[in-house]
Amino acid sequence: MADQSKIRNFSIIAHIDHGKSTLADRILELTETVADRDMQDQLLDSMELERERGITIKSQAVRVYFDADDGETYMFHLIDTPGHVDFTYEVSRSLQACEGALLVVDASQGVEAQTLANTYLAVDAGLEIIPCLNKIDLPGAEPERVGAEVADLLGEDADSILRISGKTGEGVEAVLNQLVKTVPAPGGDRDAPARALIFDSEFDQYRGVVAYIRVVDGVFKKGDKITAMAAGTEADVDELGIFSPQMVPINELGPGEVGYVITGIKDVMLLRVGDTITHRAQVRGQGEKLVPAQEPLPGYREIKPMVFCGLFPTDNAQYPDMRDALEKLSLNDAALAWEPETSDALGFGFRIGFLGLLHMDIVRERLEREYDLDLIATMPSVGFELELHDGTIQEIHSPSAYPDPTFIKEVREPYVKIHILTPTEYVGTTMELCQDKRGEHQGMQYISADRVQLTYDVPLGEIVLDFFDQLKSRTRGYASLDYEPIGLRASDLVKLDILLSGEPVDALSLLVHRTKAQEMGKKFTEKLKEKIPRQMFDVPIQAAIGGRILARETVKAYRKDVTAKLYGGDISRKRKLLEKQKAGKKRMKQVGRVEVPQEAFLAVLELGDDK
Ligand SMILES: Nc1nc2c(ncn2[C@@H]2O[C@H](COP(=O)(O)OP(=O)(O)OP(=O)(O)O)[C@@H](O)[C@H]2O)c(=O)[nH]1
Repeated sequence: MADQSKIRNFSIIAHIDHGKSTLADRILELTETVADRDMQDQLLDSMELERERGITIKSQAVRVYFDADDGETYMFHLIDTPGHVDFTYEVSRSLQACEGALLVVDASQGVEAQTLANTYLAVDAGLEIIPCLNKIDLPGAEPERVGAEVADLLGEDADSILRISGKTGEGVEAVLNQLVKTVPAPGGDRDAPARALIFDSEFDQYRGVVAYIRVVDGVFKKGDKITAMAAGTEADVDELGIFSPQMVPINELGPGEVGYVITGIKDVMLLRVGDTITHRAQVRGQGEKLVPAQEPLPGYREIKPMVFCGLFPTDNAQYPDMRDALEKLSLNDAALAWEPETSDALGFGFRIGFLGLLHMDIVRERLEREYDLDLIATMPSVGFELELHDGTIQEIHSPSAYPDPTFIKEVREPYVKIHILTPTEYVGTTMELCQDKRGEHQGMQYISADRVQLTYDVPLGEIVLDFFDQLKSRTRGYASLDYEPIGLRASDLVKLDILLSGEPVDALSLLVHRTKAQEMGKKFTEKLKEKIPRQMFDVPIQAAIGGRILARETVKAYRKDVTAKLYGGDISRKRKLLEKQKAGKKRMKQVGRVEVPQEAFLAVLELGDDK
């Protein structure tokens, strides 16, 4: 039986790349949770993609034991969280399972947008926050300046903020001792009806849903009959355990403990993240009477996809495989939404909803890599709401689903509140960018003498494409961005059609603001001209609204064989070139008579590059 007063549950929160995972590695080492020979960098980033990209996607929850300076041994549950804005929902979920948060701030960078956003989430969740300045081993570290920023943010004394290096391990032990002192032991009543929060879940091919739980009251044991209160699911506990960091079965989980439950249930919807599990009425062991809890724990808000794109197998025969792959991926990724989509140009595929562009990139890469699919992606777009003259409300996730405008009374698009942190010298150029993206200025606040937070309300559609890249290039990489949805607003949007050889290509159409249609049409046709290779005939590229042509470019027919410019004799070079051509063709799609490469479907993402 775990001594509740010796438990400490905490998350590590930080802006992306400020060093959460590296610090978690040091903690695992220091507490000898992982034998030296098994130690590898970013141990908790278990997905192959996470390691490769050096980012954390899924939360993790590890139990470690720490021998503190007070001579006692403490049981820590460390919950590593993702830092990217796409995965904010994972952070808020994990925080519900904790009493404390280690706030890691890169001492060479300072407070960034997600430092603020995650700090606010932790404050909202009522957590004790322990700030630390990381990467002090770097020559560029400025602990004085950054310490002052953090002190200002939290209303603390700058001198008391710990300075550490996740890389060398310096100061890490002090942080853990600090944690023991300031983070409260979990409350919760061992004798009350049992309640545990499902804060994450995973799908195991053989064992079904593995629910990550934080027990609040009571004790769960193997064999207990349980129920998930919101879903009404009934099940028996097949196995209980902890993460160490691999799964280790144990006999019971009591108040304050974090671990997993396996019930053999195969459907993630039946054991949903955010649900509360409790006992069904039963008698356990030597006559111990168990009763169900009356009130569930506070759950989470539903997450909604923000960005949509079409994914089509290059080879239509792969369609069933793709459906299969999506079903499997969804088991592990509750945020993924999808429905079948048919395109005249691309055939059968799926319209998929994501949390953001990074999420989209990751899903696409996983589909291709883990399921061996060859995909064509169409332009990302947001979801729109239409009110028609006959009073019906329609939600559309794809420009090609846009009806005849004469039926439409009002178009509404999602807006977000964005917070940008930038050095003062880039305020002008940042404001210009926000205005260019139809942003409405909401406020400006100094974080320190030379850093400012700007707040704007902006249509999500304007920022999902290339906003972040443009912001980074305008501020030489110094600005950071965070956003939160604030609902739908009416907008004057029109559908921009793209025609190749006179035929509209549904997969290339866009919804744009009327004032931007002309410029967008011009830039887009120019970009497509670069992307579409020469064919045997001239290919006119046109941008149009309704029947009105706004812009036109032409890809001229090619006259020469590509190999003609090589000397006649050099066969190997010629073969190489032909092979290269063939490889390039792989991701081509025949649209009417025209061969269109993958990049053309995403060309709109590059429109901001010329600025
Ligand atoms: N010099 C130095 N580099 C560090 C330190 N801590 C982390 N890094 C480096 O900073 C980069 C980011 O570290 P991560 O631990 O992956 O950052 P993270 O916050 O977990 O990033 P996400 O999981 O993507 O949110 C890596 O290249 C680390 O090697 C440190 O104390 N000193």
